[in-house]
Amino acid sequence: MSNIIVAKFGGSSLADSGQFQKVKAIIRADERRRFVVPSAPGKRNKEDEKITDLLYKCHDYVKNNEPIDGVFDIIAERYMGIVKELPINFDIKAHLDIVRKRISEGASADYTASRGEYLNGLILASYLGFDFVDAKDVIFFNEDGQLDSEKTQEVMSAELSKVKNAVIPGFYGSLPNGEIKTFSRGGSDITGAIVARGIGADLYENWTDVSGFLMADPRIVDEPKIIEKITYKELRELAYMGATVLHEDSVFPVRQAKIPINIRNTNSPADAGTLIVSEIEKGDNKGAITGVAGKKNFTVITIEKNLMNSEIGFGRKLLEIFEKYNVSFEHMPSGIDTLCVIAADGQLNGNLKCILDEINCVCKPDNVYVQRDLALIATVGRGMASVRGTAAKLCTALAEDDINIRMIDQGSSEMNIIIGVESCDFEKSIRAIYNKFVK
Ligand SMILES: Nc1ncnc2c1ncn2[C@@H]1O[C@H](COP(=O)(O)OP(=O)(O)O)[C@@H](O)[C@H]1O
Ligand SMILES: N[C@@H](CC(=O)OP(=O)(O)O)C(=O)O
Repeated sequence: MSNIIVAKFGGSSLADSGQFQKVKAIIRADERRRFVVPSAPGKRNKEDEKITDLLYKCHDYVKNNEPIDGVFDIIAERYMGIVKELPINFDIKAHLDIVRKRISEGASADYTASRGEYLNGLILASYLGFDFVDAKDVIFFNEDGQLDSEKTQEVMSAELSKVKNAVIPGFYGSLPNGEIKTFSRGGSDITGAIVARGIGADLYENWTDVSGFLMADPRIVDEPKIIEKITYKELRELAYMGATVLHEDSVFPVRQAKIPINIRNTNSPADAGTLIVSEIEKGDNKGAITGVAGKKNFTVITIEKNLMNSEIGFGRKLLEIFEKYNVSFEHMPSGIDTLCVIAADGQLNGNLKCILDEINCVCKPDNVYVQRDLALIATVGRGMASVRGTAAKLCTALAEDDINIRMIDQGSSEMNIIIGVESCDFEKSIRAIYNKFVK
């Protein structure tokens, strides 16, 4: 046992000086919390803007040859306000000036966005009296932008073992040429997991603004129940399908090392939160679901062709077209003479017309239809496996609320049933499933 806890604090936990004080009290309460990963300041209220969003805005302004001063002043005031209200003597203005200059001179989007975490990390390190370890020196990507896990593990482990306590800003690392590269949005969760693995922590705490992983999105279902324990596998399914409390990729580094993740609430630190582990002993949860999550904005491309089933290589030819346009597809339900490809609108990236033209030219189908505005919903639970009637219960829940199911897909693990519904039925469907299985 290393007796080390890595604590990641999300943007909501570090949105203002009052939140910084809560974070310090949490760190002080347990001396095993030696490594801290902060996000950039998040929203202080519903109408507020995240610093990361403001930084991306600055980058867009520079691209359009517009001055950034108006937006950057808001960013600078947020940081200066935090420093002013904390008992520290830290010259954040000097750092802000450097960042403002580099962004104005056309720094990359990744550099620009990463400064949210960088500046917050500097302030937090000063406030906690911890060393500051720049993520660019311990997290590495290779040339094609993938995380270089081996190098990261080697350097992170060596560097962190030299210090007693440290703050490592979340969300970014560096490319082989030294340039800054960020993870995708919400990626500070991944940094926390990488740091936990790097130092061989006993526990990765992920502090946010809810008292754990909830069985459904609290913005859709009123006061959903908290999941006390969940497996990495279930969590990944739910996180991937829109339960944004934890980035879906943050599971990999800790799962390998069997480091549990504990989701906790900075605003209610006495709550136990949710524990994410590799396996949970079989209990009496047969038929129960662990959670439900979903995402909107998918497109279905349906291809019809007589005798498609006997045309060897049809699927390959079709998928090569998606590969050519760099589209990662989500699902591919099929019938005898039909095949549907479901992809997120963001993946299609304005290439839909070219993809359709190529399908017509290469696959020579009888018909191709496009349906937009599909939402996908995942109902996940290790308790669902081998329990008869689960899919029927799910379909009944939706039928009772007059919701049409456009697609249904069950993974072979029987741990996850995905349904597709019209986007306008999205929230209603989540509530119907939650009410049927949980209430
Ligand atoms: N299943 C879920 N459980 C908990 N929170 C969820 C879930 N689905 C969506 N959320 C939302 O995720 C938010 C926390 O994630 P995020 O805003 O990224 O926090 P942070 O700023 O701490 O990283 C919650 O406030 C909640 O609105
Ligand atoms: N600040 C980044 C990274 C991040 O993880 O933030 P948060 O922990 O507040 O979700 C973002 O907004 O994407």
